[in-house]
Amino acid sequence: MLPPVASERRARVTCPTGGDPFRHSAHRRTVDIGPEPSGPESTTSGTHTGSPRGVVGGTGTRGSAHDPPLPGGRRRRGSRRCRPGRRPSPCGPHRRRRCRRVRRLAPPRGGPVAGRAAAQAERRRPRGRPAAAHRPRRHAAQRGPGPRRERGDPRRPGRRAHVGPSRPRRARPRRCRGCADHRAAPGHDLHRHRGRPGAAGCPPERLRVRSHRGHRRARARRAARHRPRRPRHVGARGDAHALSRRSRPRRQPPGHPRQRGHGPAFRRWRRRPRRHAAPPARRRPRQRARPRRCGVDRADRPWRRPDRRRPPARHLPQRTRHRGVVRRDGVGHPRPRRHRRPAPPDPGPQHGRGARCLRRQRPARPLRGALPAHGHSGSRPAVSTTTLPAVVRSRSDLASLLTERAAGGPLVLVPTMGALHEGHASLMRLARERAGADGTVVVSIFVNPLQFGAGEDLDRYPRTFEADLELSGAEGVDVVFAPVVEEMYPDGIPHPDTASNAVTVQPGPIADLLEGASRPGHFRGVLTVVAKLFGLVRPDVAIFGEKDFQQLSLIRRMVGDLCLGIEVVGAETSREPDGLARSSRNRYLGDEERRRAVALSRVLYAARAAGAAEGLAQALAAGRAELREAEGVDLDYFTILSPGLTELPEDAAPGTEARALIAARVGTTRLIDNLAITLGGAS
Ligand SMILES: Nc1ncnc2c1ncn2[C@@H]1O[C@H](COP(=O)(O)OP(=O)(O)OP(=O)(O)O)[C@@H](O)[C@H]1O
Ligand SMILES: CC(C)(CO)[C@@H](O)C(=O)[O-]
Ligand code: BAL
Repeated sequence: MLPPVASERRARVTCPTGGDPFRHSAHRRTVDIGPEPSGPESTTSGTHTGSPRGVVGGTGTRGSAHDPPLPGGRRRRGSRRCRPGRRPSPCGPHRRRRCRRVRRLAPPRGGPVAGRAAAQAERRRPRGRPAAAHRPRRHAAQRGPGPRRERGDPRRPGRRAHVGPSRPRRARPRRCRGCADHRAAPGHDLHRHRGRPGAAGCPPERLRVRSHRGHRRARARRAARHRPRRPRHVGARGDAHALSRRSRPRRQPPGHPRQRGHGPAFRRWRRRPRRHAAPPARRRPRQRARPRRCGVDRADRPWRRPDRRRPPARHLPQRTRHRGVVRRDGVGHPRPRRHRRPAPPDPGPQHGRGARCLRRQRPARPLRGALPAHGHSGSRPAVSTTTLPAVVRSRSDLASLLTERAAGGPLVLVPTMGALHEGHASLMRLARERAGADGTVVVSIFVNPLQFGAGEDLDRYPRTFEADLELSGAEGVDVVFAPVVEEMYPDGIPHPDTASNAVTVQPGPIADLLEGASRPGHFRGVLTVVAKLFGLVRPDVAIFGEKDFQQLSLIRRMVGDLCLGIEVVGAETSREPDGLARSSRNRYLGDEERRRAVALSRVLYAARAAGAAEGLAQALAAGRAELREAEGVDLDYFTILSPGLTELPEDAAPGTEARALIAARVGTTRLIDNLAITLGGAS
């Protein structure tokens, strides 16, 4: 009888034939060797060559290389298996496993199974088969499906309990023709394919989901089919369990729709249909929110997690990793093969070599809010094709895209805050012109929080990204760089009132005038973000509108004073037919406000006319007169300065260049405008 096991210990047992134990995995076995021997033969290396309790090496019925040869030079059965230097068996690991020469049965644990479980087990037990309590226990080290009762019975000392099977060796299971992978899939598949005829040990191609341990297991499964089914909650050793769907392995056997009572264990708690909660306003206390819809498990999709967290990025299809990035065909991040669309028809010559490689084509949707084309019924949008620019969301993607761009022509940047309109389109056209056929036009769309003061319209600033893309594409833009705030301010937005070590651009005193007087800190925000954009895009040319004249002046100053080596181009203000300067904020205006807003441009044009005829003083007077006529316009400033935004002498000479600037609130909308004046008068 085996002594009681106080603690278990695992050790590596060398092949008793003396072969190199690491040469062949079959020679390296981990077996339980029972309690730590206290005597001097105890080994800390875990290598047993003797025969301590429960471990016997090399003296089994199978013989070994050390056994004397049989008559006729024959060896005992099994001795060839561990011969050092022998080539690995072609049949794979299930054959090598037969080299296990050192075995020990687990000591019997406790008494017979008691109570209800025992009664159930007894009822389920097929006739003719000994009850579990009366069968010898299988040991973990005794892998393989063969019936173990012949292997040794501790209660029958006549049997050799500690050695390998004494039964005659069975005929080897028939090998699959074809490759070694054509074997029965383990675990979960067993339930699904129970009762289905299949080639012995060689299930159909679609069932090959994981490698497995070989034919012996397949044989065991076939045997298991004829056993009465065990309730799932009674976990019996040797019975197949559902594959875990939690962590590894993450590969899902294909085609396993969940059936009631057959789903993996972790989902059972969710069997009751979930009630969808009402909208938040009508939700009762403690009623849960409507569950977020998840995709279903499919072989080609990432697995849903039980807690509905987003699957890790490495399990997502590549296309969803960088959200929002429209990748170019070919270079950089090619679309995974199964998601590739057929190549669009060659758009023909566009705006040059660089443009063609950076842009994609797709049918255009009508612009948001755009009126239907003249004569169009409006029921069906006219189908047009617009070449969309590449959209880049991250600094790194921008860097790689621009590195790959066709060298040659200049790189021209148009910084914007989006909600693009015809004023921006005029800038893009100019940019395309400056870039030429070989150059690249980049439009940035970023609503920069740093240039908005407290209480300003940062949150309600119009955002119309889809329409912006269409417009950019129509104007021949190659790349739209539309970063998120974290991409531009990874350490947080460095507002003056927040503690931050970030370096920002401090504009000179001109930033305290006009717009700066009404919006303290505004130009620090503008110059900081423009400097960042310059650093990221590294343009040769940057185009800004004259509509934001003070901004244009300060950017010119920054580029000059900080030697940034970028050509800053000012584009003339684009206006509505009635003279109102186009602006993203015009969208805020109601009809009446829109009508009143024209007053700003009227003041400027009146000043220009008077200044050109009579000089500075008359220009100012004419403008003020016009303002008095205007209704519902809350003036912020109206002034005439030099183009450098310095004061002009009252008796400025005829021919002096000047700038009339105005800012006013119409309703809640703050609008700005300006106009160039060449002073005239008596000389
Ligand atoms: N009507 C216009 N004509 C020419 N350039 C313009 C016009 N409107 C804006 N721009 C220029 O486009 C660039 C981006 O401006 P932005 O995105 O702020 O648009 P916006 O119309 O000026 O918006 P906002 O209403 O905030 O002033 C700036 O250089 C700006 O001067
Ligand atoms: C230059 C700018 C893009 C910086 O955010 C913005 O001030 C604008 O659109 O004028
Ligand atoms: N185009 C001006 C940007 C602003 O008003 O913030």
